[in-house]
Parts: sequence; C-alpha cells; structure tokens
Amino acid sequence: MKIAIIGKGGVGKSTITAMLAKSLSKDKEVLVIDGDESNLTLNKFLGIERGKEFINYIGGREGFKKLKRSEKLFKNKISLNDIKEYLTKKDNIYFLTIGKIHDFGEGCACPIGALLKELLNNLDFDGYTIIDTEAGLEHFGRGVEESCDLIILIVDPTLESLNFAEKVKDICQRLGKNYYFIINKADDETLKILLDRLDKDKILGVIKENREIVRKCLLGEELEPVEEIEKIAHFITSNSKTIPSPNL
Ligand SMILES: Nc1ncnc2c1ncn2[C@@H]1O[C@H](COP(=O)(O)OP(=O)(O)OP(=O)(O)O)[C@@H](O)[C@H]1O
Repeated sequence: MKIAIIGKGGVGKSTITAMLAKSLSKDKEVLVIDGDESNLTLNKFLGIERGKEFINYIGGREGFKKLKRSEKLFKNKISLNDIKEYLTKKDNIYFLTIGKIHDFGEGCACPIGALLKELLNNLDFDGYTIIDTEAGLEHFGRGVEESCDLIILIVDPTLESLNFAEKVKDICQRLGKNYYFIINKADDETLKILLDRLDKDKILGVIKENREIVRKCLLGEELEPVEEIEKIAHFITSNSKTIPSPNL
C-alpha cells in the first residue's frame, strides 16, 4: 500500500510521516521515501541515518538530462533488493531519500519528482510505502500520486490549509483517489473551526498542539507515535485492502 503525505509548508508532514511509519511498522515492513528536495529532518525523526541519494541511480541530474523524454527510467519492476545501496534501515523501517537541492543554481526539482513518480509506478514491495512529499501541489502536477492508494492531507489551523483541502478534494475526486485529512497542531478553539469547515467523514484523526513534539523536532530527536497516530495506523492496517472510497 502506498500512502502520500501532502500539505502546505510546515504543517507537520515529516513529523506525521515518521510517527505513522513507526506505528505501521508494527504490522509490516515500511519503506519511507523522502520526496522533499529541501527538508533534511525526516531521517532524524525516524532515528535512521541518511543514505546515498537515489538520484545517483540514474547518474544524478546529468544522467537525467541525457535521458530522452519518452525513455522509461525503469524497464522492470524495482524491488528493495535492487536499490539496497540507497536504503538505510532500522528495525522494520527502510529509508530512501530521492535527492536534495544542495547548491545555488543547481536546477529545479523536476528530476527528483520524475524519478519519484517512476519509482512508485514500478515499485515491487509488499509493505507500506509512505511518501513525505514536498510542500505544495507541484507533485500532483508531476503525477507523483498516480500509483498511490491513499492520499493524506495534513491540515493545520490556517486558512491556507483549508483552501488547500478544497483543492485536494477536487483533484482527488477527479482522479478517483482515496484521500483523508489529518488535523495537526490544533487547540480546542481552532479545532472547532476546522471541524466545521472540513468533511467529517474524511478526517482520519486529530493531533493536538503538542509541546513535546515541538521540543523533539527542534532537537532533531527521534519521535515516538502519539496515541492518535496509533489509532490512525490501526484504521489503516485494519482497512488496508478496503479503505473506504471517497464519495464520488
Ligand atoms: N502536533 C504538533 N504540535 C505542535 N507542533 C508541531 C506538531 N507537529 C509538528 N509541529 C511543529 O511543526 C514543525 C514543522 O513540522 P514538519 O517539519 O513535520 O513540517 P513539514 O510539513 O514536513 O514541513 P516542510 O513543508 O518544510 O517539509 C515541527 O518542527 C514542529 O515544531
């Protein structure tokens, strides 16, 4: 099962990816894919070393430029064994980083998005794959979610997140993709407003504003799943073959 974690900048995508991965890994192996070209914290939240960037598999940016437009990046299915030199692992969790922007004038993130999409389309892995996407909606434009089974939008208490939720609902319904929201960082007052504005049957869970998460994130420490994440993971594991479809 492939799960894309999406949302505007800073809503808690990496935080929730890490906690959800830990929780789901009690059920099956998990592959966490860092598809965000700028953020360098996800592996820390998982307590895993960062491995070699997967973009090197196709010869880096230079290799990507040499590919013909119509050329498929992968001719066959890709197993974890095929890409093992790029993976790091701890307990039941594998970690893969697609690529990062390292330098001024290096170029856009298109190769990273294209590689991620092709990898997901060809991935042969029986566990849970969780993709921490870059902030914003560009990944939809690139078709990264093409092969994802579930899209989880992280919503924080901002108007921008609510607008984002409308757009995601519209795109997912047109694509026939299963989508849910997780509300993050809300307090009692803002939660009431969010619950009023979002489709209730699409809310997977609510993670309240949590000072311990703030402290651990600031220190770059490993995160342990909060109770609400355990409940969300339980919902996913017990519905993994039949996650209810959106009302199209
Ligand atoms: N439940 C929470 N309560 C309070 N603060 C939180 C919570 N979840 C996340 N945060 C704070 O939000 C910050 C940003 O989280 P995170 O890096 O996961 O966001 P992101 O959406 O992945 O960001 P980016 O868009 O930059 O990739 C964290 O460093 C943490 O301080």
